[in-house]
Amino acid sequence: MIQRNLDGNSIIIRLEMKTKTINFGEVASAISQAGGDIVAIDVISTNQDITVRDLTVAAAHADDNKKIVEAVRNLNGVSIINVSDRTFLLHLGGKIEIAPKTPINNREDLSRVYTPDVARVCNAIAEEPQKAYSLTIKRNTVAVVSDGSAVLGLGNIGPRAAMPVMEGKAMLFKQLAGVDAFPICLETQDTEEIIRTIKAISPAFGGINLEDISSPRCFEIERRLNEELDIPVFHDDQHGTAVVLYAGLINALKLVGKSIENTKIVVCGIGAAGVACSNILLSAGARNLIGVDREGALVKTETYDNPIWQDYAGRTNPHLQTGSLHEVIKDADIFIGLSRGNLLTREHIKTMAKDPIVFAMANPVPEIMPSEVEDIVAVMATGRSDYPNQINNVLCFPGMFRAALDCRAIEINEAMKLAAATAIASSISDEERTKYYIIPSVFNDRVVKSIREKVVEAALQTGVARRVPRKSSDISG
Ligand SMILES: NC(=O)C1=CN([C@@H]2O[C@H](COP(=O)(O)OP(=O)(O)OC[C@H]3O[C@@H](n4cnc5c(N)ncnc54)[C@H](O)[C@@H]3O)[C@@H](O)[C@H]2O)C=CC1
Ligand SMILES: CC(=O)C(=O)O
Ligand SMILES: [Mg+2]
Repeated sequence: MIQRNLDGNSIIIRLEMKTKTINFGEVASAISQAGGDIVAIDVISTNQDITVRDLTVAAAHADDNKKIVEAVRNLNGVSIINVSDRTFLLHLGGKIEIAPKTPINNREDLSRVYTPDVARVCNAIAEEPQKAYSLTIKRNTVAVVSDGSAVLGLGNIGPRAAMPVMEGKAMLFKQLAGVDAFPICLETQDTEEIIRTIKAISPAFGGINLEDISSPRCFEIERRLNEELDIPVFHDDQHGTAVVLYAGLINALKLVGKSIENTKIVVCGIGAAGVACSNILLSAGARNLIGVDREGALVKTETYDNPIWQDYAGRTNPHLQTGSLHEVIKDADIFIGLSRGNLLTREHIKTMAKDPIVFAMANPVPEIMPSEVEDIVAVMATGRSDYPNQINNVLCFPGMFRAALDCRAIEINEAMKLAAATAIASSISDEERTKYYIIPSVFNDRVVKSIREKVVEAALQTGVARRVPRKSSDISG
């Protein structure tokens, strides 16, 4: 099943047609032959000889856009005035803004929000620093911090190029959970400098969401910040992904009637997400889990420069399997991809055990596209929003931080992560569960509420909450 990605791969072509030379049917057929679907037509102006139209055209793949434009350009009697990419249009000037909660209409307002009256509020916080939670944005604000070193699966593209992703995360925090999130991309990839900088900016924030920081530095950065700050620090690519992956797997295993203890699991890409996903599966009972990175399966008989891999190899791969991904995937019940796109073919999936579960989660291009294998897998999931079963940390981080902020948790611990996974998995009922529906949609409004409720409960039970929040229906912070 190929899906048209109306948001990701659509363009608007403004064209001028000489109506005596060409008719619209010819234009439509050229677009269709080049791989495009016309999803909207707007007539901009028209007279007896010439008509100007905006055609919104969706393609299955972004690469087709060029072909479509060329096909239209080659038509006799058509000239292209402009081509706009809807995704770029949406990013013009950035995707978020800061807006005041109250207007400043007169001098009295001015002296309250600003000097001189604001000084009384400042002094109150100076006397009692915890008042920052009630008198500033701290209680509802999270910093989304990246150094641009592992942005999606695009690699080390730097802090400026990372900003669109962080702005997107900030939008999702606000829309889904009412959390104010601020994107911060740092011009440094030095572990100590990142730690120092985040600590220095932390007074304004109620939590820190680390994003797209490559491994192994991300482990040390998160560990140290958790030790040294009294607000929750959560590396989304590790724990957000692990929570959602586990939720999806709970439901996928129910569908195929297998138990996690008795399955062979291959995790490809032992970086930030791969390590955390493996950890959550091991704590859920997985016994035969094999990690694979660029040089093949990680095995404890080898010596690795990366201490994280050494530790990982010591805890996994009990049958000491060696070899490439293509070798170890044989007979696997579950494949979990957190590496990069296009590493597998249909032939590799055919070597897996009966009813294979394939979670190809590299972004933006998965390890294998669903369209290549959906007829031979029991369950297929990707990190993308244009296919069914989107396993993406966006299902976790809004609700997780909503909960952590509301109960003023000092950290986000394992119990809170497991609670979030269970909340996500159980938002799909037994009757609703199918191979195309193992994980709820981001737009399912029960998800954030349910995560919030279960995670607050877990935080209170494990003693990391500093406050009992109001009811779950109140997500105002
Ligand atoms: N769906 C989701 O929610 C999420 C998806 N991801 C995706 O997972 C991937 C990894 O992300 P991170 O763990 O943050 O990055 P990372 O840089 O920490 O880890 C990537 C790992 O993949 C390995 N790798 C690269 N090419 C490989 C190959 N050909 N064979 C085997 N291993 C290979 C690297 O050596 C590295 O260990 C990215 O594509 C990212 O977009 C990450 C987080 C969330
Ligand atoms: C989804 C996400 O956080 C990533 O691909 O990095
Ligand atoms: Mg990420």
